[in-house]
Amino acid sequence: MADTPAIHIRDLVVGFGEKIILDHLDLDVNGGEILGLVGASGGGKSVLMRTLVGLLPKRSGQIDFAGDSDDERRWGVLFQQGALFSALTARQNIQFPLRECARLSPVLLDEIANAKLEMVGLTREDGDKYPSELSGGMTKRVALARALALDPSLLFLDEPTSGLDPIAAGEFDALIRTLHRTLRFTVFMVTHDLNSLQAICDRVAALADGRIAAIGRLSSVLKSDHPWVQAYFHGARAQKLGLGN
Ligand SMILES: Nc1ncnc2c1ncn2[C@@H]1O[C@H](COP(=O)(O)OP(=O)(O)OP(=O)(O)O)[C@@H](O)[C@H]1O
Repeated sequence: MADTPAIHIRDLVVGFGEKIILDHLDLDVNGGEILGLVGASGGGKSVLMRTLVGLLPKRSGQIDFAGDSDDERRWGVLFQQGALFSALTARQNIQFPLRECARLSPVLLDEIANAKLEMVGLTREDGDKYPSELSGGMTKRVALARALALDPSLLFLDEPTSGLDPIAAGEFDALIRTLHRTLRFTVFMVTHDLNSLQAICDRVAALADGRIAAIGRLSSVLKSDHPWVQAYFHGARAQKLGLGN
């Protein structure tokens, strides 16, 4: 499984007006791995993720997913800030993709949502709460439960630990790792969190100048001589984590 690309991207160009954001980008995401994507703020990480999930058009290039047809693809997406529907309870948010994609009885919908709540470390009672009643960490967990609603084979995470304190961020990383080990999905994760890169990513890809400047295990990316990669991984914050020595 590990050698099958879950996502195969070649020569991808995405831009807005005159501005080119992704400039002939190549990337393979291996089946079953957790790939962490880092890059400068405004460098195009979210644009890449939104293009992969079909929310932005590409100018040119090729994006192929493992699996034979659109019907066989099961994706989950966790957007930055969770992006829950504020008028729906946590449980209704989790049920939303199920209602869109399958005709299930109300009893079964509740059972599935309760199982997903438990999976992400929340209770049935939490399912009755509205997003305004949830802490930042709980919001991320509900958003993750919603992303898991359709039992995805591919999970897209956009800065899953942003806005969380270090303890909550560490717990969320551990949750993703545990779910990944158990459910064996592929993860494409945009992150600024150096701890997450160290703790849960199998490989790291660095986006710079609209392309993947370095990719591989964190230890090999650290050795890249690309100027942005050097600055990112050998800066003061990285040094504090013992990276880039
Ligand atoms: N819909 C859009 N229309 C026009 N420009 C856009 C659009 N979406 C993103 N951009 C531009 O594309 C560039 C890349 O944005 P993107 O959100 O992908 O950056 P990022 O790497 O995710 O940054 P950050 O780490 O700060 O979240 C930015 O210059 C942004 O202004």
